[in-house]
Amino acid sequence: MRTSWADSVANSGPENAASSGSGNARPTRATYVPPHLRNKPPPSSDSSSLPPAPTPANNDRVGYGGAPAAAGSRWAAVAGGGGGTGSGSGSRPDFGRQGPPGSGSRSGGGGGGGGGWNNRSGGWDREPNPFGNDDAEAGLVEQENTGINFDAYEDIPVETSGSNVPPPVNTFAEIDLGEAMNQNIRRCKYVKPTPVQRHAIPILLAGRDLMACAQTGSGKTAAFCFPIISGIMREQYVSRPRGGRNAYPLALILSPTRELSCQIHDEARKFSYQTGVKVVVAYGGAPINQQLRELERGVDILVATPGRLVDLLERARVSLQMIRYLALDEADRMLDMGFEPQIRKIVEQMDMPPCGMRQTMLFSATFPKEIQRLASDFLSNYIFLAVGRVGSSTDLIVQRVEYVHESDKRSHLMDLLHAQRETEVNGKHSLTLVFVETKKGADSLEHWLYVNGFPATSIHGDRTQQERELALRSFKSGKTPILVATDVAARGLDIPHVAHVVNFDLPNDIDDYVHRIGRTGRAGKTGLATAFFSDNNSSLARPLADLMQEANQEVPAWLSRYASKVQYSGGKNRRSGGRFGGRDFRKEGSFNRVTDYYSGGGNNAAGYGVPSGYGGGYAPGVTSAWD
Ligand SMILES: Nc1ncnc2c1ncn2[C@@H]1O[C@H](COP(=O)(O)OP(=O)(O)OP(=O)(O)O)[C@@H](O)[C@H]1O
Repeated sequence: MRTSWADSVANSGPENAASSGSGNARPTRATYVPPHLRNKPPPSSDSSSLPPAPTPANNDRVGYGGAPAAAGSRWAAVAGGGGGTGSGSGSRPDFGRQGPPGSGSRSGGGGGGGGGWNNRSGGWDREPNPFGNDDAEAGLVEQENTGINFDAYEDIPVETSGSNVPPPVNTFAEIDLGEAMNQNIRRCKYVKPTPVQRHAIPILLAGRDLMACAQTGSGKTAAFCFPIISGIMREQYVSRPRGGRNAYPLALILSPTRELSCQIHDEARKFSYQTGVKVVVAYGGAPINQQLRELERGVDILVATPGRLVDLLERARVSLQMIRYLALDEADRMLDMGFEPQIRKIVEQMDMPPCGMRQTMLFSATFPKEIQRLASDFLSNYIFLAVGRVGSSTDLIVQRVEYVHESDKRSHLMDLLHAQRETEVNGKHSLTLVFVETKKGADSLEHWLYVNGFPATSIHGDRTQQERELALRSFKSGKTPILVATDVAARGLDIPHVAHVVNFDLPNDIDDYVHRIGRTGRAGKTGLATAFFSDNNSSLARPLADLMQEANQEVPAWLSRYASKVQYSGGKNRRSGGRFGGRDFRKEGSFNRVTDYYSGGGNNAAGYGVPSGYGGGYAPGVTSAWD
């Protein structure tokens, strides 16, 4: 069972979804559309109202020039073209590569088949159904409603800065993404856009560059995927260079881990199902030949980890010269010391169009100021968007911190796991993710849990990719409901039913803590995060206490005392936001925020109820851990 934000929306049946501009009726099945005509408006439509392809400076086109109705009908025809084939996924051959274990929905990535690499779509009629189920195709699957409180997100404060910020939308209907995508949104059971989607999608559809900072689990993936897919669909048939073995993607999505790249690929394939937009993933640790074959079959959106992409670029098997959209997920991680050289190489030293000539979007839940500064090299006249993780939404993750001596951590963990077992209903295991600092530590804790009768597995960078995927699959399925992990699993992974995140070893960086605990409490669900604090973590005391306080969590008195004793020594725990994961570094000194409360739909200068702004109220001369 997978739940989503949509679950919480009262009466979230198809009739509500119909408000997204499509009506209840399924699109009529249209005839086969040859590749060269795909994504072109049907001859009958008025091409003069076709929106232009996104251009960086074109920001007056929110909701596609305010002509959603016309555009909607235009794209319905395109959607219909694909609609004729979707329900047959079960019997359709899978033309894709043999996916690695557990990549069920990925293994059909080559479904487009044929048509060469300059062909955008390559045969919708053979595209495997990424929803993996024919009922989903018909929109008939009843999703379990777990009573998620979607409305808890209504009053999340939002800060935007930059010039001419396009206004947010409240519904998917206001942003015409085309009928094929609307149908996929319904298949995903997304009824309303999440806060970050409400703001980011119109900004991106207007062709603007964006640096977006929004809480973990709040739907950032769709926020950048929807505009990219829609943009590619809306462009006239783009002719790409012919000959050679190079693939010429139009969009590049980079992410820091293999698992996250696979996840984004899976999501993007759902969002682009039957749109004719082809998504391919390339990541290290998996045979490159399969990925090369995939690329040869054609690619519009390439999702990749930086290392493997550099390899492909150096082999001259991928050219970035046609890139129109560049997205960095977990952008702060992508631009920190570990990845920055590779990212600079990819973005600045190969053949990618320079900033201003492409649309660049950076997303993360955290955005330290120094990383923002670096990131601004890649952006042109960008908008900064911060979606707060305050009030009710942060309450979704209950944070606990316990003082535990290093030598007592294991028995403490065992107590927690025993207690958790007792609360489980009908023998159903909820999932527990245990973060440790080192790979060795992960191996040894997994082994110890195993010999003590706890079904555990582990994931870390020394494991082969096959082992990593196996571990993740075993965890997701509940076969081993305890996953011991290093930070390789800290970012981006969207695993349903993670009820508890245990920071067995706390990270050194408070931002890493934010991402780790964000593996629970996602998409409107509640979660629990327990941290074992020891003397080794003294530098984290203050940022942790501040973070918990901001999130309305109970801060233990001992932690406050600890925090007040420890002189903050700078280092990594500087963050650019207090209540937000980030604040626009361009606004230093002049805090001129615009706050939007969704319920009102407009701007509201009431502020956040934060007495001292983002700095956390430190005494003069004391370096703030947050800014
Ligand atoms: N509009 C929506 N309605 C319902 N569910 C949604 C919506 N948008 C996204 N979701 C679901 O919310 C979950 C979290 O989304 P996603 O993984 O994109 O979060 P994220 O913001 O990228 O998190 P992280 O910062 O951890 O990477 C996913 O399961 C996704 O399917």
